[in-house]
Amino acid sequence: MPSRPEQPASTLEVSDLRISVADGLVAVQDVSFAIARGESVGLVGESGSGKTLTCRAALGLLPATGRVDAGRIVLGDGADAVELTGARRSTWDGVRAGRIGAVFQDPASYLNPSLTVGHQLAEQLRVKRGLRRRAAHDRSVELFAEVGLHDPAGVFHQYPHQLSGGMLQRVLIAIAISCEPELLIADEATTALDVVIQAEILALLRRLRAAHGLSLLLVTHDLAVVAESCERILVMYGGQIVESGPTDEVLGDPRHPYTRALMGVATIGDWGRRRLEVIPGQPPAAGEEMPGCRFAPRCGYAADACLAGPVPVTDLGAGRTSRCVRTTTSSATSVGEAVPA
Ligand SMILES: Nc1ncnc2c1ncn2[C@@H]1O[C@H](COP(=O)(O)OP(=O)(O)OP(=O)(O)O)[C@@H](O)[C@H]1O
Repeated sequence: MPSRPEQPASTLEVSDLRISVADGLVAVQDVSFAIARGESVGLVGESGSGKTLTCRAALGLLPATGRVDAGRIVLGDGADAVELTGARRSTWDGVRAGRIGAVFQDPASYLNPSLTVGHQLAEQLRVKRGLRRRAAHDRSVELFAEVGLHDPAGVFHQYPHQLSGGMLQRVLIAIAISCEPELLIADEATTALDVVIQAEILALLRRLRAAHGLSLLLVTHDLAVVAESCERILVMYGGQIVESGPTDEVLGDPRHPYTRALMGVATIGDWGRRRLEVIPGQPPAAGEEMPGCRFAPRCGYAADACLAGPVPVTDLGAGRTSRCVRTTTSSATSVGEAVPA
């Protein structure tokens, strides 16, 4: 793929992605986004909106019944570009060994309970980076120190059950960055942790990103997490991206009613006072066909035009998009100003 000098080099480019699950139920459709080198992008949306499937497609780890039906996922740019859609197993092995790292919600389930955490990281370094035993041990201790584990040489000899959830997540992050990836995908990596540890892990991700020039795709249902950690936000609903743009601008002036609704149920920037509210109504299930906007049944602004047919993405300029018939490039018609009394 030729490089495009007028645009920043991209680490990941997803175009028109469609994913189906369980014998053909479309769960993700028409999803396009790019992550620039060194950029931090937050992917938010309610449970079931398709965040995890999108990430797993980029990792080649879809569930057994999941399939990429259409679209492209390209990792890297220029001479380093690799087409991941339809990639062979050897390509995936190479990508996961050295170009994409990932951390998930439940770190314990990704570790072998009968091996020390140090052994598991060192083994990774031996197999994937070709280090010899002593070098793998020393590099593991260095990585454990880098992710903020106290007494890293001692931690090396501990088993997963001896470590707290926050420590296990740090171990997983050490394993994920051990291959020196260009992209780190963190899928709900802080969701199960208490707010103090959650803030520490997010700070660690920000620090690692700066130190290693990593691109970060941070998946969460929590807008406050994105507000703290991400330059850009992708808002997903019912398997589609409904709004995207620089985080400050999207959260400061949301153009899609769903983004606005999400903001109404989150107290951004105040870790201690999150209200446990929900948006009334149910999101569409995977495979549910709807003629128009997928958010229309829950949207206070829905009109006939919203139900007439598929709603295209409107390019608002300055890196912003919205998938809403009300959206125009003028902020005077932004959702915030259009709220009915
Ligand atoms: N293996 C599967 N079999 C059937 N349906 C699935 C499967 N995996 C995901 N789905 C469906 O696809 C849709 C998107 O799921 P996905 O896990 O990507 O959502 P999500 O936004 O990551 O949700 P969460 O925040 O709960 O993780 C949901 O409707 C889900 O029920």
